[in-house]
Amino acid sequence: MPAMTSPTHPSVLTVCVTGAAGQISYSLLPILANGHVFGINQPIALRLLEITPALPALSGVSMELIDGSYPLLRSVVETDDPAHAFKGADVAVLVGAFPRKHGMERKDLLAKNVPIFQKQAYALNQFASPDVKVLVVGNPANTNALILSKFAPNIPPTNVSALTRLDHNRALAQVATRLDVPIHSVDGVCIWGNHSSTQYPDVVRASVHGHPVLDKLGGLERVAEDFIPTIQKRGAAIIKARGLSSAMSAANAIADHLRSWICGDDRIVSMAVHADGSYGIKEGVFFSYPVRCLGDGDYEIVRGIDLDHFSRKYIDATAEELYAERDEALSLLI
Ligand SMILES: NC(=O)c1ccc[n+]([C@@H]2O[C@H](COP(=O)([O-])OP(=O)(O)OC[C@H]3O[C@@H](n4cnc5c(N)ncnc54)[C@H](O)[C@@H]3O)[C@@H](O)[C@H]2O)c1
Ligand SMILES: O=C(O)C[C@H](O)C(=O)O
Repeated sequence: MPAMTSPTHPSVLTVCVTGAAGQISYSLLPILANGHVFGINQPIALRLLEITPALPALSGVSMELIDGSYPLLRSVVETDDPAHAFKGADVAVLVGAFPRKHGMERKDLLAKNVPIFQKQAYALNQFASPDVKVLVVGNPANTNALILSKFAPNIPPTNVSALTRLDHNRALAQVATRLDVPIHSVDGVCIWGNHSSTQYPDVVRASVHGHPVLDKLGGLERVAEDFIPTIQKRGAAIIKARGLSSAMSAANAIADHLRSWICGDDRIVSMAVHADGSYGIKEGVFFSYPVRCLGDGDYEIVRGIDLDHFSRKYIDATAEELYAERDEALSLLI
């Protein structure tokens, strides 16, 4: 990855976004172009991938990017060819996939979306920068990341992650709202497991200005009845209300995830990453953990959390769902 900290002449960072004419990308691309993710000294080159029928719409998005007159935006490539899109990519944001509709679970998208990630894996493996960082957003994001990683053996699994920062942000916002405190005062929240309705938004160690707040949230029983299902079902609630899945908040979460991952973060955040056996999760699935982002794309899973019985039950349930999704996804590809 090019050095991103030099204040003088950092090299251009090549960022590929798939599904670039879709609704998430429409909110995401300006945030990438204006320097709010990779820094206000970091020039970027955007490579935008779409399916062929969406190329006319993509050319409109590209015109708008040019008209935005972003000083850091050095070039925009539009293409329907993954090999061209991923050429030299330092960062790849894989948004392009079908969204779920009202009444569906995200795993109902496996049959449609998994083949997209298998195909893109081959192209990334061959054409991206050897140190490319890949963020999978398209659902079911954890299992798509697993497929991507499996079929892109040149990319270290630790360079692939899936988005659960949206759930993390939702959890922060719900704690802040319930306790009527500013978001930035809330800490110690994290998301375990799958970006699905089995995810475990953990507030056992939540704090406000360093003071534990589990009791103020009503204790474990109340959290189980109200807080946890609110976060687990938030995506579905937005689809029901909007008729479309979340886009503005998803784009914001992608920006947060990339900024933390690539540039580093003092706070503990949530990312779905390649499980290495931590907390008893079987190696290979992409599992959301509390992570520390160390800068330049390095992260570590937070170790040593003493999980109580309440948390363990949720974590085991979401892990079981991921093992089943993995098996289903792999069977679809045989
Ligand atoms: N992980 C998360 O937190 C999270 C949050 C929100 C949405 N999502 C998921 O992100 C995905 C995109 O959502 P959206 O609202 O932007 O959908 P959208 O339908 O508005 O846009 C998706 C775009 O992807 C394109 N696309 C489809 N197949 C492609 C391919 N093979 N290569 C390149 N582009 C392709 C489509 O043409 C479309 O323009 C969905 O799967 C959605 O469920 C994930
Ligand atoms: O819920 C969805 O299908 C979209 C997205 O994953 C979300 O959490 O909003």
